[in-house]
Amino acid sequence: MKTTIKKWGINGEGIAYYHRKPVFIPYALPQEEIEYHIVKETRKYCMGEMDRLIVPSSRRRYPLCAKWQTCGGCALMHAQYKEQCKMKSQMVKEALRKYANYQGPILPIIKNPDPLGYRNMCKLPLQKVHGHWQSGMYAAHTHDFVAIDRCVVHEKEIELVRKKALEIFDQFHLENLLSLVLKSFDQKVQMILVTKNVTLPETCIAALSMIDSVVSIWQSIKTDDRIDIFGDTMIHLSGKERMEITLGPIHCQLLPRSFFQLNTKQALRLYQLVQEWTPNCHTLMEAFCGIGAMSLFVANKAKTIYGIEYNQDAIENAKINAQWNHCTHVSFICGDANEKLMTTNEPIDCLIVDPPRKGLEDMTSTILQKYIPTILYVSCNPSTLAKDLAILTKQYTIQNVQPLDMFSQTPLVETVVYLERKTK
Ligand SMILES: C[S@@+](CC[C@H](N)C(=O)[O-])C[C@H]1O[C@@H](n2cnc3c(N)ncnc32)[C@H](O)[C@@H]1O
Repeated sequence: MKTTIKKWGINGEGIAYYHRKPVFIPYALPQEEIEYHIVKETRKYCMGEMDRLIVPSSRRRYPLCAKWQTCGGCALMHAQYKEQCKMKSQMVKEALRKYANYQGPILPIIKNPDPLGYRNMCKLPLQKVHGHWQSGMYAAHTHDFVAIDRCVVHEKEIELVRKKALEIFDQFHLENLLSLVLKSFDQKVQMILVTKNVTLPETCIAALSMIDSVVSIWQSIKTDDRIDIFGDTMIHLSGKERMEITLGPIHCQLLPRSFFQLNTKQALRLYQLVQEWTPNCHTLMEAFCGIGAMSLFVANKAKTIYGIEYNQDAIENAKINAQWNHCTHVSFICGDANEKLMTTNEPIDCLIVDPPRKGLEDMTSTILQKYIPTILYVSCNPSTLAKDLAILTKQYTIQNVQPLDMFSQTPLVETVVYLERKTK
């Protein structure tokens, strides 16, 4: 069948219509004329597969990675960067209109200065292919390993260390390796080797620690089949225990299991924006604070700041980060964000939330009970953001919306929303 793609879908597919039903067609761009067939039909939508590109969009470009379709990590690799930003702005606009009935202004997206080579972390499954260790990905929705010998979105140091580490795994005939996690900050790399219950030879650890830029090596022993990348046992093998990051005026540390934003330059831009938008106030709470970087950025805006986070390693880092940055009025508490907000007796003047992709869930109703004058909502998922805003706007008005491109080549977008409580 022939069709013209009408618009973008949220996962980077093109959307056409078949008997008024949306058809999601991967790798097709808006305005393109294509030939396709339907692979799945439900009551509300269809999934299609492109057979032939008849008239390509002027915004299509040659994908910079040969494995982009099998890997699935970079679903926008075939679109020019300008078009990627347009797609992300539209996603935010449509989600806010559809779920939160918001049709007000949205600021122009903050572009990524480095749309390639920006990713400071990789978590890659390892497998032996023809007797040699390879890092790769599982093809979307399968357990089929796809070896990937080059990734254009990883920071340069990650790629160099990844290649060298694979050679060393072969050289020492290692077995029972599961995944390789690399984190790169300020050109220094931390390696976390996830393995079954094995002891790595000292000579191998020494060889890994000699790789240029490697400053820290850990082993994580994983014997369960939970979805988490790391197992329960974490062993520090060599070099620094914690990584250090300088973000503008802030100096922070993090342990392997602590969360940090995937794009260091854009994280700094995000924190600067949050700092600009945070009002001067008495008591501020940051829920989902990770290693506390955002709380430290807004330290001069409030007399007392509480950061809440349930990851114990991240809280340990956050407490030390407060000391490192001389912020005695900033405290960090380990626990569930909703529970801590619910049980606090102190009035909160400003709440910053930066939840995981699933959004705030039940925390929206706790927020509504607390009479908090201002909220800054930082989100990496426009759909859950908009659904949460639909609830919060019963008592709040949206003052500002700022999309930011943190994850170029992918359809993901970061958004910051500033909300003020309606006066009674
Ligand atoms: C998107 S990250 C934000 C981290 C931080 N704002 C930053 O910029 O680095 C979400 C954080 O929320 C934490 N988290 C997830 N669910 C939580 C919960 N129910 N209560 C407290 N923290 C939670 C995660 O461990 C993660 O550190």
